[in-house]
Amino acid sequence: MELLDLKPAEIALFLDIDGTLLEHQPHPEGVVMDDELRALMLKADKRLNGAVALVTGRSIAMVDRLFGDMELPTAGLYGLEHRLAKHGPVTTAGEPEDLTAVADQLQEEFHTTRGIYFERKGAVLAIHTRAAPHSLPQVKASSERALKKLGEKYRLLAGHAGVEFLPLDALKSAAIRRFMELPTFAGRRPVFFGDDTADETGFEFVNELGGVSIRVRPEGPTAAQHTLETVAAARRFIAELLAR
Ligand SMILES: O=P(O)(O)OC[C@H]1O[C@H](O[C@H]2O[C@H](CO)[C@@H](O)[C@H](O)[C@H]2O)[C@H](O)[C@@H](O)[C@@H]1O
Repeated sequence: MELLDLKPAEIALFLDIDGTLLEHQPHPEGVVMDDELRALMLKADKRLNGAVALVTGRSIAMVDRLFGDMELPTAGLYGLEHRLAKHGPVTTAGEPEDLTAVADQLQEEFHTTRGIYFERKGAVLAIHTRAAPHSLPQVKASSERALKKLGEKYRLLAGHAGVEFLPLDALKSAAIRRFMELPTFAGRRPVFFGDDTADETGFEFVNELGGVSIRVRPEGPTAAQHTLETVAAARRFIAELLAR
């Protein structure tokens, strides 16, 4: 694979978290860091001279609960939140009033349905049904109705394990672009590992920049140039890249 021709000094590495670095769990808070991943992230930071960033739908507060004191450069909430430098300040994106109203209403509607989890993470709302798959069609239908109350400002990202309400400017492509303009990342080739629909704009953007895009366990068409079947394979690949 072309990726193996790149040396660490040439790479800017962008990493999705859930489904890419960590296996999915029934509940978002059930995901835990392990020694292998911790060592891999520290090595990436060192070998790439800081040109590694997490690009995730999670809030940065949640990322920091997972990754502890690493505090790597991170784009949270699909780029609405960011920490541009390791241990640097975090810009957050709070929950606007109209989204609060929609979240309250949907939470009320589903409060007796077991297994549905509302992740209110600020400017993005996730409703998880991984532990209640039978509820997904109803959650989708109600969310589509609720979306109309938010006017044109939001879109609904529907997956096989829930839905997310996203402001239109919440895009992984924009998040990666912001990092690529910084001296630590600029001039390197972006390499982006992701695993789901929300990562597709990121793949398209790194492709435009002549970078390398890798999707883990694709379930349909993808703009990614390469695919890998498992989280373990993604970790191995990153490790190989850093070992050169
Ligand atoms: O961009 P990512 O880093 O992939 O984050 C996407 C979402 O990941 C989390 O939810 C997903 O993972 C959970 C843990 O495995 C799983 O329970 C859930 O069904 C998945 O949707 C996270 O909770 C979300 O906030 C992220 O947007």
